[in-house]
Amino acid sequence: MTDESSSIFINVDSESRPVLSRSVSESGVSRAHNAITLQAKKNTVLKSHGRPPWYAEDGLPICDAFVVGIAGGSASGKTHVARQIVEKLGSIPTIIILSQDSFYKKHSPEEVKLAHANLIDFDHPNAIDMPLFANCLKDLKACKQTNIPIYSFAEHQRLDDTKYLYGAAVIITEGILALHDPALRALYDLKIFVQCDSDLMLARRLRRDIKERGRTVDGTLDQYLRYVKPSYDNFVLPTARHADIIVPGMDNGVAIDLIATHIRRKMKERASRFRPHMAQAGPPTPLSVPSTPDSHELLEPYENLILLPQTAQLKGIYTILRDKNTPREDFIFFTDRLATFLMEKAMEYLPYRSRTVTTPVDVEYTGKEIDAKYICGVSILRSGGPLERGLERVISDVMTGSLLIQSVAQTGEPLLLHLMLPVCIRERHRAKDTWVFLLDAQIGTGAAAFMAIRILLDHGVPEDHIIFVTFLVARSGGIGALRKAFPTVKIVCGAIDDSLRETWLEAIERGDGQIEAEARKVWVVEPGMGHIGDRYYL
Ligand SMILES: Nc1ncnc2c1ncn2[C@@H]1O[C@H](COP(=O)(O)OP(=O)(O)O)[C@@H](O)[C@H]1O
Ligand SMILES: Nc1ccn([C@@H]2O[C@H](COP(=O)(O)O)[C@@H](O)[C@H]2O)c(=O)n1
Repeated sequence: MTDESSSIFINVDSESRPVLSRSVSESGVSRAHNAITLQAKKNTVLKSHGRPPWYAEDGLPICDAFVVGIAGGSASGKTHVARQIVEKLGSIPTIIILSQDSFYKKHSPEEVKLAHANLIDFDHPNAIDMPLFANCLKDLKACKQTNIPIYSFAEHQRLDDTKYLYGAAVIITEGILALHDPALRALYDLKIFVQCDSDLMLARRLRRDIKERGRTVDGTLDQYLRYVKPSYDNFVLPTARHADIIVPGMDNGVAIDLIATHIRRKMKERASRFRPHMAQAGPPTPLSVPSTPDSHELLEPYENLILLPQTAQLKGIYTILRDKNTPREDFIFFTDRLATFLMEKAMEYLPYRSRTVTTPVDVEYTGKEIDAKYICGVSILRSGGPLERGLERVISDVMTGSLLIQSVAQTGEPLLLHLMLPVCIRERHRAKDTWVFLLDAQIGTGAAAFMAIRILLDHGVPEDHIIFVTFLVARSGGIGALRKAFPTVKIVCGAIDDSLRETWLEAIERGDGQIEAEARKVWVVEPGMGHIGDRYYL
């Protein structure tokens, strides 16, 4: 069972939608490309450039998200300023706009009736669930996931559904009272107040409330005079003194340029250089691979690296897979067989408890059953796909998700381009009881594995509940750094190869002469199996 509802990774606001372009290959297996396009409100198209590492080589996060708080009167132009900043920051990855409107309190049916009669003050600080607002923002800032409420202006009510957010490098919060609560203010790196002429705000609000929020002229004016204006004077305007910058409510292009430049500079200061850090971490301790078929487990010095028994049967499969002349049907057949072997082995590392059953001859038998509340698979696209199919063969109806992580052509830095996680990981209270099979074809530099493990930890999956399953590990690659950073993650593999070599991959040209993929540096495992995803999916 594939759970696709978590496909929102990059959010500009509640109506934005990341699009991961896919095409289906001959084998019917979908192929993900690395272009993510954001379609935001009003047909603005925003490009995401993926998220670079937000952690160091010890596996711990090194920087929080950069948080901007924008306050100002209703219809002063807060959302406009937030969106303009997003557009100006085009090359900054993963920007989330979080609106205070999402945090209006849940109402009783009585209160909803009063709201429809314009008898509820939605402009008073008590109307907002400030502690929930601050908690969600705190989690997002700390690179953790959060689930925010969804509010309906038409129904004057918080809806039952929530919206999952994760992975922000920059968070922009906006709301009339965004600078009111001290707990919120403490989370901002930059505080902005949008100052706008009252007549202009009223005119804009009238137009918007009638057009977008289903209100009447009389109702809007009544609400404005009774609640909006007094609250603006008493609670909103006084918060301008907390702002670092006052931005005009119109003709504010220059102010927005200055703000975008400031944020870009701050992001540069925070940028981690993950690969150079990994390189400086020193060579990993070489892995000793036992030669006898029986001594396959608990490899020294990394007791959580589990190698399949090196039997002649297994070596036979690897020989077929390593042969560049193996026809594709055979490659798929033997990859599937190997994936099943690996998944069966990986299943041994789930917790088990005793279970007594009665056999058909009425005798009691005490055996075992899996003792895990939730189990799921997360594959790193697209080479993890064959292992995902293996997982589905050993656990029927298993929840699965995926991550798209690619390297920057020039620097080789990994970039998180897309994330689609099962619900048992997205909800923190379930994540702590979830066991995850993390699936990728090989561990070379370890950069993708590193990022994937960090993402699971950010969501609250315990480190020792992660079982990484892979066909190949490069002895001299990132396995040493992975071992140091995440010592309790289990890694189940079928072969350990000798070396990792840096090489250039040629650009891929489409039939019409357009470049589909630029030339880039890659690391190749040797002897290896080549690019397993390409050979499997074509
Ligand atoms: N600088 C601006 N120039 C022109 N129109 C603007 C500007 N800022 C906001 N508006 C318009 O005013 C209306 C309200 O703006 P919005 O950003 O939604 O306000 P808020 O989020 O503060 O309630 C929108 O129709 C928007 O297009
Ligand atoms: N059910 C509700 C809740 C809030 N409002 C009004 O929304 C305004 C805040 O939104 P902005 O986008 O203008 O910042 C606030 O002034 C409330 O009066 C509402 O009308 N109905």
